[in-house]
Amino acid sequence: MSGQCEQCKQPSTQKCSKCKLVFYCSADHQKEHWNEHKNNCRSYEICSNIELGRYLIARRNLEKGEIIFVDTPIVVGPRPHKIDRGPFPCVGCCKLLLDQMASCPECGWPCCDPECPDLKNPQRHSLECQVLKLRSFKPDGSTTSHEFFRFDVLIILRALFLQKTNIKKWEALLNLEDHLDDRGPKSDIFKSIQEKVNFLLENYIAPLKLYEKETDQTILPQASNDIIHKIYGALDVNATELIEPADLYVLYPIASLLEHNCAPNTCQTTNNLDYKVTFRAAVPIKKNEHITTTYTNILWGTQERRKHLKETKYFFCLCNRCKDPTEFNTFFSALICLGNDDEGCKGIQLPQNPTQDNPDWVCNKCNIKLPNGEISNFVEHLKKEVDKEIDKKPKLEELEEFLNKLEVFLHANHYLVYTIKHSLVQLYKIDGEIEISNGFLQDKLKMCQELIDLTKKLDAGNTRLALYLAVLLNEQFMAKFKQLTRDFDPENKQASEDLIEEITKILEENKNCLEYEKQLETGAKLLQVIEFNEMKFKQWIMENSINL
Ligand SMILES: C[S@@+](CC[C@H](N)C(=O)[O-])C[C@H]1O[C@@H](n2cnc3c(N)ncnc32)[C@H](O)[C@@H]1O
Repeated sequence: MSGQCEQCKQPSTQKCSKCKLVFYCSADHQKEHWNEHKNNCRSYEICSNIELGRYLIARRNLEKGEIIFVDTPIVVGPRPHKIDRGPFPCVGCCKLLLDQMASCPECGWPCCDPECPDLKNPQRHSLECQVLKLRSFKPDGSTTSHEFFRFDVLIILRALFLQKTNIKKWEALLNLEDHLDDRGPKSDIFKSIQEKVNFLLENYIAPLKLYEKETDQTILPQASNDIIHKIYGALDVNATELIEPADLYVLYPIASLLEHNCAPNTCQTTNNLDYKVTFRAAVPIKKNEHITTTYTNILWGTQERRKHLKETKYFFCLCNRCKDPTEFNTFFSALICLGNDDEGCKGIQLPQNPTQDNPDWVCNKCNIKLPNGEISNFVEHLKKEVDKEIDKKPKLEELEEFLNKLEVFLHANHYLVYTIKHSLVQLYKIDGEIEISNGFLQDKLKMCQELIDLTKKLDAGNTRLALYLAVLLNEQFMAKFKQLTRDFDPENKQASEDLIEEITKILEENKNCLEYEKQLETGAKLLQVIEFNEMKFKQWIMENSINL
């Protein structure tokens, strides 16, 4: 491929290595042209239309794994709807205070250490600290500390301070979608947000206004009821929720423009120190294709995902997965038809048109129709039963019995069944004291394969289910390794060649699967287990003098 150098217009074959869209004849001409090119040096374009608002598309073909952009937070803080019980986070670095708790020397709020560097960091605690100090009311015996230390105020104060510290970020924040029209006084969310706004206004903004008057200065020009509602709206619609290293909301300028899809084509990794986020193509993305992320849980069925998106992000999803009653042939929401007589029909019941409000559910065998409300209530009831069962930490036989009951009503791939099977497959232990039967081993292998296939269909780009898949691949590895050691004949090593190759591939696939997840604690721990298993496998290979 060749083109014209952007600087001198001479023929050239070298491209800008970052955006890969423009040509330069030399490094010098690239440098000279940088000032002009820098604002356009990206592989995505921001577009907008009436249905989606703003969204991103690819300006060229993107390869799987390619970085699309790295985004720097506008604001970071504790999740405003989360902390009303349990351990406090540190007011500086936000890490959970599980073992020891100190107090910020200035405002007295909980922190990990009076020397925590984030206490003095203006993007974290140091500015809000001056406002927290102004609150006249101090906790007494009748006030629980969670009522006093309302961590939900922090991210709002941090956002408000942007108008003084970083006007570009403040403008970016005000420019975000806030859905205030949907969050007005008649909406479900309004009451709880208004309570938070009132609390902030009475306890922190009012003393600040008094202080501003006394000292004849303006610290926060904009801090009204309306602006705080706007900030809550922008956070709820756009913020990324992190659970590691703490429960945080992080708001990003570019990532906030990504459109939702229930089968997204990007994955993201976040740096735990500065919270910069990197978005990569999870699958090859063609030029002009929409670049998408997901705002909901892809392990939920269509009705649940769409309800969640409508209630929290104010739109009805019309992605390909939502439009397909079978959800990419997974039957992830399908029920088993009980029919009208004692025999039961055992057909498959699916929503006729899943993106319609309250679709009818139709059986593919007897054509019986059931209203959506009836199905939703029933599935909701089963979900509660599943949650209860999982909380009980059941034994293998108990969980098997529960699964059998569940499968009378739900398709073998239903998302509630998936949850149970994912736990069950890990309970099928093969290294216990009692030697397992071949039948048991085959059952485990079958369940592993079914769950792996299902997981890959739901998340082809491994964007959200990497940990789920890695657990399954590890279980599959253990079962296949057991099969290998059991069937191995030292006199006929060749007979085991295929299985050895298969196991080697599973190990490789599993390590690749955790490529990005290993940066987080859970992923890192799982990788350690996989590497330990790999070591045992290689040891066995050596002991049996097998050439790989
Ligand atoms: C995080 S923002 C995305 C950027 C937003 N479109 C904008 O212009 O600022 C989320 C909002 O974008 C819209 N949106 C995102 N994905 C959508 C989709 N798949 N279908 C319809 N609307 C969508 C909804 O209004 C949603 O609340």
